[in-house]
Amino acid sequence: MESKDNKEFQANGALPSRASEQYDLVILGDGTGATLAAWTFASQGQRVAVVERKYVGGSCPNIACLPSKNIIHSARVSSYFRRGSEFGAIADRFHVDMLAVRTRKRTMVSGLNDVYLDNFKQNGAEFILGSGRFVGPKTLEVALGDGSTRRLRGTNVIVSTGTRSASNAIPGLAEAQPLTHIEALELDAVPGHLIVIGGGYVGLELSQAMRRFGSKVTVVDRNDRLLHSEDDDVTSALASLFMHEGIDTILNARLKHVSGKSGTAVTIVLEQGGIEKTLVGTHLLIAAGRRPNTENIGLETAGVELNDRGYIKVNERLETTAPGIWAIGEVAGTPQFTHVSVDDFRVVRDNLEGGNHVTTWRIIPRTLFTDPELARIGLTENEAKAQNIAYRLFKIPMERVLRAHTLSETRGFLKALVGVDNDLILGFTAFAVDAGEVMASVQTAMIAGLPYTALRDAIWSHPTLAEGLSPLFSSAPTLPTSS
Ligand SMILES: Cc1cc2nc3c(=O)[nH]c(=O)nc-3n(C[C@H](O)[C@H](O)[C@H](O)COP(=O)(O)OP(=O)(O)OC[C@H]3O[C@@H](n4cnc5c(N)ncnc54)[C@H](O)[C@@H]3O)c2cc1C
Ligand SMILES: NC(=O)c1ccc[n+]([C@@H]2O[C@H](COP(=O)([O-])OP(=O)(O)OC[C@H]3O[C@@H](n4cnc5c(N)ncnc54)[C@H](O)[C@@H]3O)[C@@H](O)[C@H]2O)c1
Repeated sequence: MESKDNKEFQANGALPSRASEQYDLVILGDGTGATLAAWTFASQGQRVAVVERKYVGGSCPNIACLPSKNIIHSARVSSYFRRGSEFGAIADRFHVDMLAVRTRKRTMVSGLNDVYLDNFKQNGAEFILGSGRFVGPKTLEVALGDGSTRRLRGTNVIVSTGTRSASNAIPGLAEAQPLTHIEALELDAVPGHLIVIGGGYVGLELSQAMRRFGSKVTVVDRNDRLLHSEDDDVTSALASLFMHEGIDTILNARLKHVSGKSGTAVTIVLEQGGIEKTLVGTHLLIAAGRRPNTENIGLETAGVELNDRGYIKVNERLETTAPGIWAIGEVAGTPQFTHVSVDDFRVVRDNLEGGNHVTTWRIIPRTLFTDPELARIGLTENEAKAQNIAYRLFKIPMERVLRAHTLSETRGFLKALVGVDNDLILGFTAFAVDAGEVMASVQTAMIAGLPYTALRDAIWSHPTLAEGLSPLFSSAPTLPTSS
């Protein structure tokens, strides 16, 4: 259904100045939670428009989670090929074809795009491909590809413009045209030597994948450990994994300058422990964190304030400082995971429907898709100690899990923090093959408020990885002291 204003626009080619098309809900940026909001409210008969400059469905299905996990899976297959003789499957002339790797990924992405566009059509939400910015309270101007503009006003507006790869102010870095995850997921050849700046989620997942395709890889991080905020046993396990895979890591590094161009030859000069080092590679990937997409979109014109980190200031109901304007996902400072953007949608949906849903006290699981994976939910030991929370620690090596033996992947461990005054599970971490799937069982128990003994005494299907929860919770707990 089109408004009178919209018809006017189509007939004249341009809107009369200040005329706005009126919607119940206008969304700027098609992030995951925002997409769900569009489909949900449109399917209820509301007039909804989504303004998105490039990616139907936002980053996750196009340039982030799903394409990266697709490529990571191809890398896992490569790793199995390399280990073929161990499994009795000999591939004499094995080689990696990055064009085929990329084609598989692109096919998945374009298939998902079709599904998303079809959902827009089915639900009646309007998907507008263009760049949006606020020109007044609850009013956006959209620059369309053909050079024309539209002006949209929403009774409610949701901002979900996400974040982008942060670029550090290191001399020569911009000129070196480093890859971000976007270009790294589009490579058509295996890099000779990939230097990765940043040992966080993006850096670790892509480093291992590229190494498994056959690239030499060096990860450089400014901290003293990879994924530095995790517990010591986790960071040690990651360090061993990377060493075993043949990935070099340079920690405590201070980047001084970069020269050359990623894709041909690139040189990095860094300082480590007072000693200057030079690193030469063929490609450079920057994976040094994220920056919010809050600049140049007229937020100030709409009365939407930012916090001191440049993210949109929201309350626990995800309301911004401007009445009727909400924010969802990473741009709102939400933990940077798709499933949390999804939960932001639930919060805003319920509040728009008159409820009072807040973001506080969410238990957020996370999975790092290295192989083995790192999955965790609830408290880490570091967090429990910092908060002076006493706990019983249950921990077993993956050698205790029979399924791991059948897979020839016994690296890692399972560990759980359980209260001392009750049997509730406070936190769970698995560094294990397919750890994310095992975590889901523990998460369910935590949501249900089940005692750990329920997992200990469950009859698990044999041999599954979840079966490992029985030996985990049957092991003798230790009582680490809080610091
Ligand atoms: C490489 C990588 C891998 C990841 N893997 C995982 C994973 O496995 N699991 C997980 O849970 N999370 C993962 N994440 C994080 C996850 O991608 C995000 O948390 C998730 O996509 C949620 O983002 P969002 O909803 O905040 O917004 P996004 O999905 O980033 O959407 C924001 C959208 O706004 C658009 N936009 C911005 N400005 C404008 C404008 N002015 N006009 C119009 N449109 C605009 C952008 O084009 C973009 O499409 C990964 C991230 C990266 C970088
Ligand atoms: N599997 C997943 O769920 C998944 C995968 C990828 C990304 N993500 C999300 O996206 C977020 C962003 O990922 P990311 O890896 O870009 O950021 P990150 O914050 O996870 O890691 C960035 C790393 O770069 C390092 N760094 C920053 N500047 C540096 C410098 N100048 N020199 C050396 N090292 C430097 C930091 O110390 C840090 O270790 C993650 O935190 C996560 O929430 C999730």
